[in-house]
Amino acid sequence: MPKFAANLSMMFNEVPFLDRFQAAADCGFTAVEYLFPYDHKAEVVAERLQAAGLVQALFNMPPGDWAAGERGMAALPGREGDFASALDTAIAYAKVIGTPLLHMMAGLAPAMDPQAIMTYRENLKRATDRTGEAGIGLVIEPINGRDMPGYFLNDFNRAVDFIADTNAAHVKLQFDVYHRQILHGDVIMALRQMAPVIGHIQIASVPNRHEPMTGELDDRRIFAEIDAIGYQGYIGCEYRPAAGTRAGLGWMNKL
Ligand SMILES: O=C(O)[C@@H](O)C(=O)CO
Ligand SMILES: [Mg+2]
Repeated sequence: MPKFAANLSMMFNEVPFLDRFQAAADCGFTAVEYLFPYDHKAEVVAERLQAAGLVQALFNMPPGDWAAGERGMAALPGREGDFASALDTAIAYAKVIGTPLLHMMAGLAPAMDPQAIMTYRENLKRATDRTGEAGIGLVIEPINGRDMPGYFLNDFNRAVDFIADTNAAHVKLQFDVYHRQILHGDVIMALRQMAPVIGHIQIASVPNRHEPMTGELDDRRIFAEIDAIGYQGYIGCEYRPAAGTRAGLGWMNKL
């Protein structure tokens, strides 16, 4: 039976961010993930996490100027200094909050541009070294171009190649089933083949990114496969509730 983490960036938006921890716990979640904690002091986020008795599963490194459209900086030539500062911030937060995994977003850059590729490799190396020293896992996530047009890391096999190049056991794939289905399909086979490098899994229905078991995929079958490949981590519920977070949680009780 999979273990689920509530994604507090998409779920429980009925209440302010800091109140979403208790809301998730009240609904039976034992773990949470979210995009960014950086609008709040790390100590305050840690306090809410602990008060709700929750485990932190993952959050992302600072992405640059999100409001201005930035979606990470790892593949952005000329932004190496900003990337390094973001990495420092993420590790400082990770230590206080206690996350086992940080997600490094690539940013918007042409996927085959040699400069972007070189920058991404160098920043991935830097992040690999720094997270390794800190004892934190690092994940990278291919994202589909419909949700994030122009995102550099838009191919699962390519992500696996980048991970292999790091030669570091703590660098892994964030396998978002929603993105996988939109980018390539063949979800079950990819789970099997990529199992050794999967560090985190997320789920949502396709194509509307709502509750699992409401889209085109057989999510029950996918959860069975996730168990079968021996995945022990959390599955992040990274979906937009169709009609209220609490009202939409029935899918979990059907498992
Ligand atoms: O799938 C997603 O969108 C997220 O996991 C993420 O980290 C970037 O938005
Ligand atoms: Mg995701």
